[in-house]
Amino acid sequence: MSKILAANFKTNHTRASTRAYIEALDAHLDASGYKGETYIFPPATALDRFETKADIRIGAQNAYPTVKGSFTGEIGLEQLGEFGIGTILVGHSERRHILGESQAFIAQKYAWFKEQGFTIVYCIGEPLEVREAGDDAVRRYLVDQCEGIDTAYEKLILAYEPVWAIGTGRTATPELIEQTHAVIKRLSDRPLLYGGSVKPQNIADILAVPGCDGALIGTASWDVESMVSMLETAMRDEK
Ligand SMILES: O=C[C@H](O)COP(=O)(O)O
Repeated sequence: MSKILAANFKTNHTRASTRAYIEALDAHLDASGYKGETYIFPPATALDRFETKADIRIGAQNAYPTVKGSFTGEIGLEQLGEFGIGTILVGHSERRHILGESQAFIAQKYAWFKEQGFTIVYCIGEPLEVREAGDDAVRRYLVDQCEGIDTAYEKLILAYEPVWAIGTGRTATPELIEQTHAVIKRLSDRPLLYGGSVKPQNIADILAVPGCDGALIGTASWDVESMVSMLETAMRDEK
């Protein structure tokens, strides 16, 4: 099965640079005949309709569970609908730990976007102190992060992102990814991505981990050449 690669731009790229990125990526993927699913999550200000030849899907990094209303600073279904956006990231660790989203709110958001038929990339992952507390603590933490989440939803893609590996350059070892993915696979049979300092130098090893269906990439995805290189690795290793 083709791997799923997803690029999370976080608070990077403008409307103009996002368009240039997607055009360059599309040209590469189209020329190489790449058939895998590729997701791009630009910042909200760069959401748009992009006509692409390759299978590039645009998603929102975040939105409020509403059609529209009084939620200052947020966007809702009306704003996403303008650009035909039907994919959203929910539960990213930066929204949990920096923006303070609770599991109850995340579950509410998940249920609402599920109701709208969105593809949901749902992120879970433990902070360092939980990892250091041992395997049982990690398992309990991940189970708690699935509380209130329909893990059988057919348009769910899970992403395991250990917080200590995000943006730190410290990647989980293939053994640890395999072991943790096995725990998560017992909670859901949906595709499961790994995220946390994935880059061109390590993506082959990560995609080769049993139970790893792809990668959610932050930092190393922001440069289109780097993203193309990771997609080429995914494609080469499928053959
Ligand atoms: O959504 C992506 C993850 O937070 C990983 O970010 P990173 O590749 O910069 O570690």
